[in-house]
Amino acid sequence: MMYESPYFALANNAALLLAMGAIYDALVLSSRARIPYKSLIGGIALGLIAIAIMATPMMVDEGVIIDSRSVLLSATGLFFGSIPTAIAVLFSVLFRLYEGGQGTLAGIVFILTSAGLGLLWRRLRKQSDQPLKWPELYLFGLVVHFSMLMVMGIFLPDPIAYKVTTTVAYPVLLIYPVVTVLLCMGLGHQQQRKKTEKALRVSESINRRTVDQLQTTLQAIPDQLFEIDIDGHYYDCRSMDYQDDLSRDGLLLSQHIEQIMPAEACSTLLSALKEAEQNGHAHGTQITLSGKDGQRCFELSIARRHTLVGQSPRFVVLSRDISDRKEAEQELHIAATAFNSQEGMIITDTSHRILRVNNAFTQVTGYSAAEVIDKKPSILSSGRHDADFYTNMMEELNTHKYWQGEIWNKRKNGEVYPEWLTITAVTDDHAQVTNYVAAFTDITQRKQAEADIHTLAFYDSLTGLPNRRLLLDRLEQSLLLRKRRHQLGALMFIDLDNFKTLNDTQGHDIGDCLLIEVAHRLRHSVREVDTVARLGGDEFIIILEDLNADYNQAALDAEQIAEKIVQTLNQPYPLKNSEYHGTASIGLSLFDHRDKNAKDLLKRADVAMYQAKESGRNTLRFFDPKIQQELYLQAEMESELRRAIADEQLVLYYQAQTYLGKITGAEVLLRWIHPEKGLVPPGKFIPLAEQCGLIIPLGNWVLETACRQLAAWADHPELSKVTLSVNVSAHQFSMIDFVANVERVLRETGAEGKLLKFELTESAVLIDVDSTADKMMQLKDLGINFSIDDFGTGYSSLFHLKHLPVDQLKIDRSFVRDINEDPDDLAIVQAIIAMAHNLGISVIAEGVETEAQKRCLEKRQCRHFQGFLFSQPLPLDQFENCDIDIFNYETA
Ligand SMILES: Nc1nc2c(ncn2[C@@H]2O[C@@H]3COP(=O)(O)O[C@H]4[C@@H](O)[C@H](n5cnc6c(=O)[nH]c(N)nc65)O[C@@H]4COP(=O)(O)O[C@H]3[C@H]2O)c(=O)[nH]1
Repeated sequence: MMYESPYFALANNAALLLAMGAIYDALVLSSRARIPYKSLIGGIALGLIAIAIMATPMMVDEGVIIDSRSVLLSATGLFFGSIPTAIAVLFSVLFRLYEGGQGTLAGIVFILTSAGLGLLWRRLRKQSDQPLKWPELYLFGLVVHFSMLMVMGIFLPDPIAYKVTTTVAYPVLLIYPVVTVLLCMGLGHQQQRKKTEKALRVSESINRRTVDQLQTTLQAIPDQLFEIDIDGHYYDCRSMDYQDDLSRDGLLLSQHIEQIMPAEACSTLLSALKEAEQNGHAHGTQITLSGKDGQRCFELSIARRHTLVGQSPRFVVLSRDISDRKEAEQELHIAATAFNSQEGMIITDTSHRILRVNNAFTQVTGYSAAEVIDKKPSILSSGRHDADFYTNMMEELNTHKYWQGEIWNKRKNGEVYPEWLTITAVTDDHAQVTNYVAAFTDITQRKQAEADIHTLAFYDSLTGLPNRRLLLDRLEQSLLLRKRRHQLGALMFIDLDNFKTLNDTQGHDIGDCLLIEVAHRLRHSVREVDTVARLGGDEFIIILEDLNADYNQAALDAEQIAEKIVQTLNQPYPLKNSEYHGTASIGLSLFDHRDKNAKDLLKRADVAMYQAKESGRNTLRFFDPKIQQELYLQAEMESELRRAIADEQLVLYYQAQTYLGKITGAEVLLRWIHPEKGLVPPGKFIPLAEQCGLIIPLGNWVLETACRQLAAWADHPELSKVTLSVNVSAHQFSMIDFVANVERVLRETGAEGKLLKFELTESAVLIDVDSTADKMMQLKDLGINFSIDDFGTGYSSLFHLKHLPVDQLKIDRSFVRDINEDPDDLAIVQAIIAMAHNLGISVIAEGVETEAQKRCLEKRQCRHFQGFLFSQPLPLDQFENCDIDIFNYETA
């Protein structure tokens, strides 16, 4: 088409382009629907538009056409990218070739240049996020169309190029950059709108996904979810479990927490809400509620919600039931506490590799956890147990899943120690062993204590020899052994002579040194198989094992050994710078398979030892059965006598003492009425009581009974004047508290001291004359009189008697008995009577049985008598009723 005005022609073509652009926008760009192969379709559409505008060009010359394809293709390059542009370029080039003419080449180059500049511009501003504004677009339009004019100038023949330049240069430069701005603004606007829509769609999709995700997340959370305001009113709630009925039915809505929870939980929740109000959130608050399954504990996580102005603050409260967790924590805590107990602990896997140890393990073994983790417990092996021990342990573990026992292990420092070990296999739900837990206690101290106790219980602490207990045990063993082997054994009872004296004079330390040395010598005097024991004090026992089967030979062998021991013990003892010479008495008793009782055997050796002592010490004696029988009876009597005091089997007999044929007093004589043996005379039990110390309680009993009797007679018309003579043994008199005791008895019974007479033997008063005199003086102050009993049989010295407050001498009945036949006895009696008169004290003869004896004595000025001639010792009632008159001093 030929236009007279190029402005009009170009504007016309540009208008077509803009119209086509608007249509394109409506059809393609503005389509919300997702168009597949959009670039392809867009490129074809643009190519068609290019053809449309190229079909209505401005014809400048034959085959030379100007149209707005440059605007379209440059905008296509700028906005749509390479694929649509390439398609549009292809369409344009093909159409231009179809149109043909001398401007074809220029037209094609011009097409390519426009599209290329569009693509180049697009590429250059790719980094920029600034939107395309009209000045830039205008500049773009100018660049494109200057290029177009240059292409024309270059590729058209000169005259035509000149014609084109002069004809269309100004219109092109005036119109097409503006059209470029308009088209690009339109496309840019549309593209921007499309971008916005796309972004919106993306945003909507994200929102939808987010909401979906949130809902899924919420559904996955097993916790209760509440919306509560700051005052504690519920606004929303969702619960998977706790109080779900309430939540599900919406019953919580608009309720207050106080209607649902206990006061304490409410207060905790409200405090947490306040914290969340200040900080935006609050975590970790715990409350306890009573649920269907009892007490449950909940942990709250609170977040403040965005609220409208004027609306009270609201919070989303996530309440998690942590009861099980707490319980598990508690169990873990218990397990952890148990793990860190005083016992050493090792946890291993099934291949016995150590996984964990506790502090006690480190304390006991010296190994730190790092040193043993991944190692095997065999690191502790002491080497004291053989392979069988560990095999048995593993077998038991496999069978019973448990092993317990004592084991010797080795510490890091190499010290071997005993431990009490318990290994337990841990199994899973399928009864498969998953771990082994070993707990152990170091029992070194316990073992030591056991050993100490054993030593204390069975060994003498001073000498280290077996004590009585172990001795008896060994003796029992030896007796059992005799049954199998028919050899004899011998028991040796060794008692050191005069040990007490050494102990008392030199002190216990020296005594102990001697005992230790004796133990040492004894130990080295016999074989290993023989037992040397210490019974206590200075008594030692030796068991000689496996002597000859022949009794005589065995006795000979035992005697030889005993003699050797006597010699050994006779050797001097160097004790603390001085030399001590000691001897020992040894009792020997053989035993064989017929002997059964160890204690009896011991008794026999003891008896033999006493025989050795009796024989003058420093010697040995074999056991004599007769002596043992005596000792046995003695021991039996001793225990019976002890019972006699408690069982009130003792009574006093009264034997009259006379003067001029009348009773002045009586001697009280002790009798034991034995339940089986009947009346036992004092001669049978007094010496025994003296020996075993029973004489003290016996003497006290006699004194108290006599005093009570005196007090009972106090108001009697005749008996109130009778004196009572009480025998006081030397042992009793020597007691420190004797005087105080007499004083107490007089006070308690109310008896008069002047009616009491103590008969002391000569030996009793002469033990310690000064002390005796002192005691007698004190007793005299209480009114008590003294008679020296059995006078003449001892070694009384006149000198001593002169210094003692003695009131009477009693002539022993052995002198009275033969006074008429034996001139020596008569001479002694005469001397005693003379001595008494000389000292100014009275004299009494005991054992007067005949008138002849009485007359003989009377003739020698002795007028006080005691004896069967006057009266036998009588029980109380008989004495009280005897027909002898009481001597009345007042009328005498
Ligand atoms: N053949 C003969 N004997 C006569 C005659 N007159 C008295 N007798 C006995 O001579 C003993 C006198 O007692 P004694 O010399 O103190 O000798 C007492 C005394 O030493 C002791 N005794 C008795 N009672 C006690 C007591 O209560 N305490 C203490 N310590 N010793 C007592 O027992 C010894 C023996 O006492 P008894 O057996 O009661 O023997 C008594 C008595 O029964 C007589 O005419 N002819």
